[in-house]
Amino acid sequence: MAAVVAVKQKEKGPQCKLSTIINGQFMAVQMIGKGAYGVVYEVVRRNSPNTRFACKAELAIDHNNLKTEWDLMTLLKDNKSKHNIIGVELGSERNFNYIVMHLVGPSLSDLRKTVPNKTFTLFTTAVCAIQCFDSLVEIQRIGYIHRDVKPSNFAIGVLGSEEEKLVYVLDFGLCRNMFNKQKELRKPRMKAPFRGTILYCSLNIHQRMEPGRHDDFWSLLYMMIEFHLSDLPWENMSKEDTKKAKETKLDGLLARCPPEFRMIRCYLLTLTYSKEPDYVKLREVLCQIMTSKKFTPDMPLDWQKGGPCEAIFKPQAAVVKHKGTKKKVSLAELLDLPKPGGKVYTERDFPQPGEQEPMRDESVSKSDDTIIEKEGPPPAPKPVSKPVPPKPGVTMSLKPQLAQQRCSAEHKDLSTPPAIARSPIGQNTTMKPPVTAIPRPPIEKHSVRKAAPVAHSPRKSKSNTKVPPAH
Ligand SMILES: Nc1ncnc2c1ncn2[C@@H]1O[C@H](COP(=O)(O)OP(=O)(O)OP(=O)(O)O)[C@@H](O)[C@H]1O
Repeated sequence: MAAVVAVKQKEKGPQCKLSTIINGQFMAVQMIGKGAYGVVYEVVRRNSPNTRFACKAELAIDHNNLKTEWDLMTLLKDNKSKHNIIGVELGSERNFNYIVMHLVGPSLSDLRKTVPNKTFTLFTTAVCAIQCFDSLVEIQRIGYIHRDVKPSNFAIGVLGSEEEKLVYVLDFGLCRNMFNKQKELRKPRMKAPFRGTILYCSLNIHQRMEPGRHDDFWSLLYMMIEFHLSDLPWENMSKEDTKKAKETKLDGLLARCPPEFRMIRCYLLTLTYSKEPDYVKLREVLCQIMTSKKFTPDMPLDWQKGGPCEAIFKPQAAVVKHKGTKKKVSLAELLDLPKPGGKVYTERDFPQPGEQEPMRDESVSKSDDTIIEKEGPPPAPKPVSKPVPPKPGVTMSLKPQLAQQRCSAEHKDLSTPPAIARSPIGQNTTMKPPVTAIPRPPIEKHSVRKAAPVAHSPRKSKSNTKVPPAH
């Protein structure tokens, strides 16, 4: 096995020495990013080095979370999803599990932070919102909720390619199946462990209510506000302060947004865990942002040629050959806007906050633990090849020690009742299960899954603290 490339991570923190051949076939050429639990590399196939893919790798000591991701990617593909990244290979190598998948472009988070004032035009905001919504509906239609909806979990296709208009959804690490084997909606737990990213999670999640389909859309609404107005005011606040700010500042924020944003908020307030969202209605309101302003799908997005930020973004398609859609991507088809003359919603069509209290779901499950255990991490990892310590010079930069911490934290989570994960993190970190004993970076900007957060920090300081999947 040849050690090939050595790319060093520029920033301080977790060492990310990279020089690896994956399954004898793929060669890592550079690190794209680092999440709370894994690393994503750009890789090439050795026998056709001109075509690039992405490879997401996680330590195999933990349960094989990537298998869950893979299964969802496959399911979505079988269901003809338009916004799903195509998986190429799931495997295990040395001490890590990996997925090789089609390479996409920058995330919506990276894009927004790059444009002036860190805001998208309303046209780009609306186009992204509709596509993000559609991608979440695709996931919900196959029975799952995403639970970690945030701009860094959506990406466009490679810049300069046909897919630069297409939004992909990433990272199914926190997805949860909403239905049992009898295809019935699972009973909500009385108190659900915190899972998600503080900056974008709904108030229901702050209150430890069972995450439902509507919670994915609350996060989408926060994303839209951020796209339109720039950073959310609760960025970098503590979890408690974030909750308060979401309660007190939302009215003020929405007052500066188009009326459709407020209609979505009012509609979401009427939903509960067990109530299926009216997807058609929600989509119509989103599309109305476009139609009311006479936006048309032939307009350029902020990063496209002819768009307001054209000069900032370098097309990559010519230099990075990647596997992707061969055919033309039509924004008109993707958006499928309602024909003129259809229903026009006004704010009066929706009960105002306070006018209608959401119904509480009554039939909660009496036991938190039952569901957590059932849903807990899949059985012990079954790496294709037995994990062995990485050889010098052939290293994926995931630290076994960290993974052990994460592993023990997961077990702890399963054996103890859900507790509040007290972390010194800001809001951008995805929250995982309770992790009291595990050292964390002061401001973790990743999603949190079930396991303890690993001690590495993101490639760039992200404001999206994830909490590990509490399932
Ligand atoms: N197929 C892909 N092609 C190109 N870039 C990708 C691909 N998949 C993921 N990425 C990028 O890799 C980075 C890390 O992704 P990952 O989902 O592991 O972590 P994250 O979402 O950033 O953090 P967290 O784990 O906390 O949610 C992100 O910037 C994402 O845009």
